[in-house]
Amino acid sequence: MTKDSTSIHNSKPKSEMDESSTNNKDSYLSASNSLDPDSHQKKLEKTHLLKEGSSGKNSPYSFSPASSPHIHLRKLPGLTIVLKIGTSSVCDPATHVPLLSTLYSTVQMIHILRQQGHNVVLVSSGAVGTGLRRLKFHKKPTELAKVQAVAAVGQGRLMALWDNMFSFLDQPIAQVLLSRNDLSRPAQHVNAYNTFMELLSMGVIPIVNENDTVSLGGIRFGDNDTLSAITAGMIHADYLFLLTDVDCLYTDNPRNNPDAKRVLCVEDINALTGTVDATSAGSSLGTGGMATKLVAAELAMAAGVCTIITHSSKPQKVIDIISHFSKPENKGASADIPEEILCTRFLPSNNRLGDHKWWIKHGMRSSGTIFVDYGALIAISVQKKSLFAAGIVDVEGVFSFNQSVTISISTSLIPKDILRPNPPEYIEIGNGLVNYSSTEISRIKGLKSGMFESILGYCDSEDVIHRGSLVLNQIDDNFVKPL
Ligand SMILES: Nc1ncnc2c1ncn2[C@@H]1O[C@H](COP(=O)(O)OP(=O)(O)O)[C@@H](O)[C@H]1O
Ligand SMILES: N[C@@H](CCC(=O)OP(=O)(O)O)C(=O)O
Repeated sequence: MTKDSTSIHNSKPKSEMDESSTNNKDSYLSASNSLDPDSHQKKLEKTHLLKEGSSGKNSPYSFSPASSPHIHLRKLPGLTIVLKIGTSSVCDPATHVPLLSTLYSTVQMIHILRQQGHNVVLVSSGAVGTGLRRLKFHKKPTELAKVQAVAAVGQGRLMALWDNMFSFLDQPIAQVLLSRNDLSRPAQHVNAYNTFMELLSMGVIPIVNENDTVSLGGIRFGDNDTLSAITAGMIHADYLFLLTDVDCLYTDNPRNNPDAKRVLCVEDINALTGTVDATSAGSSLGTGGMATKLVAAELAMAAGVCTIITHSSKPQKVIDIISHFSKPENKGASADIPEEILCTRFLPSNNRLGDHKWWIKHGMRSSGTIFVDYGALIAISVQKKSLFAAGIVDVEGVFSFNQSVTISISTSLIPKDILRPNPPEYIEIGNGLVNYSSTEISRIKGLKSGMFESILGYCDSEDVIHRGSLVLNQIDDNFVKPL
């Protein structure tokens, strides 16, 4: 290990990770995303379909509604590697000229990975930068529609550039434009998964970017770091590489702080709080900076993906990093890193969230909030129970059953002796897939399930969120003493 490095570990597992088992029967991929908040009939039909279809024990993708495309979990030979290359590595931030030597070296490196039998997905930013150059704009516009228009101009040229370079090596590529909104819908997610698997098994390199034209302020990925992590989780990648214009995560922005130290290994993202400052912005064109790379790493770690931050200018390092860290003796947190392959490695979680819970937490958008009382907080987080209507005090937002919601508690409902001084007004406890719509929950909140029949005319589930569809956060120790 080099002297100026820090290794950050925290062996304490997150509370949400305790619940790692996946309920294979109710895979997120089986869920349909009804937009009708009260379609009870659809719910009954779906319940029937789910019962009929639940079969395979090992596959989380074992069934889906008859109307949805069918999915089979596929294991491809070789490692599956997602490489994300940021704007600052695709074009010069000032002139927007493509950084050809970096791009050609990336193509060469991907070709070698393919020859080694691995499957590679490339997530490439740079549509905006490429469009700016084409339109002879000196600066990125501030208005969203203008940025989207510039990206539309640049995306075609960006793909043409990649295609040209890969064609020298006879390597076919495919353009895949994604948006979070698409991927949070199970049927579209199934299609995306199947398309990726087909492309990879044909030996094609999918080149992914955000579908900028349709992305909306509130629901867009916001940056390709997150998109690459969601893609890596979805296709069960072994590695996610975030290739950028710094060699590592540092304790502070190395451009502003020459004393910043490298962080070489991270086992728990929460352990970075107070040690790493990632808040300062990245390049003028890049959108995320280091902060979104940390969000992406957390998401990928929870899905069991080893995430690496490294410099894009020497892409051949990727090959050496993979061969070094794929050796069993180098997988652990204490493994030395040779100077030539310095990078930051985020270890995959030992208690990775199953697909179903990972998707509820990271793939789906939260459609509303359920506010609970203290008894419910203890029941779900300490006693590991499902969430029942009796502990629900309020509902916010409009959502149907089977959608993901946030679970929150007002700190006014938490006993004073447990609260730390100056807590926030609300604390987010976790997320879950609801068995009832927002309208139904507002009618049954505070009640025992025995009363559902008389109020709603039916009682499909005794719980509002089943334990298997509940993903809990680690409650911040700064707000509440350990429960
Ligand atoms: N703690 C940190 N460690 C490393 N880089 C940081 C940190 N905080 C901020 N940064 C900045 O993040 C930049 C990388 O983000 P960004 O420009 O968005 O890259 P990309 O375009 O590759 O996504 C670095 O160039 C650096 O200036
Ligand atoms: N879709 C945008 C992506 C922007 C983006 O996420 O940029 P970055 O933070 O540099 O990865 C583009 O291609 O310009």
